Amino acid sequence: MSASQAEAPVSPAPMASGAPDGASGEEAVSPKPSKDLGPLRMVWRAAVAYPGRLAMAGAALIVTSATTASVPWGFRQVVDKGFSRGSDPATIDRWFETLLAMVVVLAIGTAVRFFNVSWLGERVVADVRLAVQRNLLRQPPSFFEENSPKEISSRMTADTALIEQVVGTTVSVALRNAITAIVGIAILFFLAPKLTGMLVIAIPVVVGPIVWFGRRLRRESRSSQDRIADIGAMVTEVLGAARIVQAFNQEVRESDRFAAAVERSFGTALRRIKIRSTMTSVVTLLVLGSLVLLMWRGAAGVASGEISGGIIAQFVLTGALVAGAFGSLTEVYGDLVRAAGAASRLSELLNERPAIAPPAKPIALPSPARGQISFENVTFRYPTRPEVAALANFDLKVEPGETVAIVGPSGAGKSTIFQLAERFYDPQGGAIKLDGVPLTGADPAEIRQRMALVPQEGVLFAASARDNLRYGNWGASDEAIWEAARAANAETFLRDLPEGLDTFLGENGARLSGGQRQRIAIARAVLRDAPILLLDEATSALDAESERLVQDALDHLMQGRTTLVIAHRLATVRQADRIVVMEGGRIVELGRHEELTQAGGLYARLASLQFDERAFAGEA
Ligand SMILES: Nc1ncnc2c1ncn2[C@@H]1O[C@H](COP(=O)(O)OP(=O)(O)OP(=O)(O)O)[C@@H](O)[C@H]1O
Repeated sequence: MSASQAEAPVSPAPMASGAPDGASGEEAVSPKPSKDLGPLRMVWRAAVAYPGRLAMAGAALIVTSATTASVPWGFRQVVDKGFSRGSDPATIDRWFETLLAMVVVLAIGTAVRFFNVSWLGERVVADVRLAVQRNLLRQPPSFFEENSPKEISSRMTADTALIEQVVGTTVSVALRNAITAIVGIAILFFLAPKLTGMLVIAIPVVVGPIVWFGRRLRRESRSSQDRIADIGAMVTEVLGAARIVQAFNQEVRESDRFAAAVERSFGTALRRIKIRSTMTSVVTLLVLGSLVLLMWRGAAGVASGEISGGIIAQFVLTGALVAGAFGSLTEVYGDLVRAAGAASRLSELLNERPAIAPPAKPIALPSPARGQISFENVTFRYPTRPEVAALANFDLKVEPGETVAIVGPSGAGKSTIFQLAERFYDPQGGAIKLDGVPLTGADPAEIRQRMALVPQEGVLFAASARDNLRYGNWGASDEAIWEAARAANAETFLRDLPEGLDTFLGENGARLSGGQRQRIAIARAVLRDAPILLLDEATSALDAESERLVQDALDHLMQGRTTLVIAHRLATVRQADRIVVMEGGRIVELGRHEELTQAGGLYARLASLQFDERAFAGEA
């Protein structure tokens, strides 16, 4: 074993260090080891779905291990028969040809093994990611309140990378080395029992320190990567808030804070470098030193005619292989334990059953849709806040085509109505019915098909304008898209985009203004063409022109649809057929704008605060 080989098990191979410790970056959810290897069953199940690949990988593994173990034997033959004085040239040729053939088999076998094993590793990870994401998309919003998308994302990258490492590397390395070690030791005993005795003592002496150094080095690399992640996080935070930093004259303090982080990172790197330098020297000394000692001892045997030079060559090479195999095997368990931890966390995501699922026999909603929605004595508490009733004995029947505005102070339960209407949660009491069918009896997909949601902030995807517009209706033609854009007052700015509908809108539509994003959201709802509209008016102030365009677009959208609108604008409440005034999850007032204003209750107070005061004063 050469010094560089000896270092190999600890040198940060891309998967070994990059994935779990490095790639996860700042919010590294450090995969905690699981002592139980049981969760790896899931990985095995994913791998056996590809029996052909497994068989190819297994066959190549056996062939390469066997060839590796016999290469030293080939060398022995070459040394003994190929280099002897007066050897027959035909014999020389034969042995060198045999050795070459072994090299060719090893080269091809290694490529086949590497390809198939790595293929399996990547495929298993791809399948696990697909299955996890598919299951996650079935989960109601409550799931994402308890499991932050940031953490899930780290599981999908860091944890899957650990699994990829196990399938694509660890298992193959383990099997290969186990075969090499067993076959190698048997050969060694057969060759020279006395020397093997010495070797068996030498292996732990050589491998032990290498493993020990390797572990320390890996620990240090990990903390080094954590320190680098700290630097990254600090750069993002401080530069992201550069204006605030400068406005509060905090440049010097931020520089100092950054300098401290950089020095911490340097300090950690220094520790790692020191360990690595010591390790290189110790490993060289131990590995090459023990080889010299073995050969020295062997030389005596050759001199006395006990053994041949070829046997010494075979012995030294096989010994190096066996020692290397033991070194690698000590790493395997740690990798398996870490991957088992990762697999168990991924299994949780994979096996999570959605709290809201379609019933076994969903009741079909009447067709054509009428667009009536009723809340009957609904009481609802969020699972994470069972002490507060977000809705209490809430009763409201919205007739087809009616526009009902919902107003109330913050926390009154307005958004909760939308959440329940879309069946993201089920109420604990009462019933919600769509065209007379209880939501719990229908398929959630069918319910949502009949609703179009326009949220406060237009949520856009990092995709083209076209895909953002037809998000709820992928079959829409460009003509229909333009028509919707026109209805949503979005046509002009869409036409001005450099590549029209093909223009990429950037992360969450970063290339558009707030009002433009809202109008895209409205156009999306127009294309969705659902009988019920759930509209959460934006609270963020738009300039007068933008406001008018958005309002206009909404008026268009509401025509002929049942509309539930969380209202923040005077124009909306004035036009509403009814206004529901909520407080503490209950309806406290119900009526039209004029009636409620005159009543002088909560609505009148809210309205004077919430809506444009001058306009309101003029009205009242
Ligand atoms: N996901 C949630 N988990 C737990 N409690 C929640 C959740 N969402 C809302 N709540 C609580 O339920 C109550 C009603 O909230 P809701 O969001 O419906 O109010 P809102 O009238 O829409 O308020 P705002 O105008 O501020 O958006 C509040 O007490 C709120 O704190």
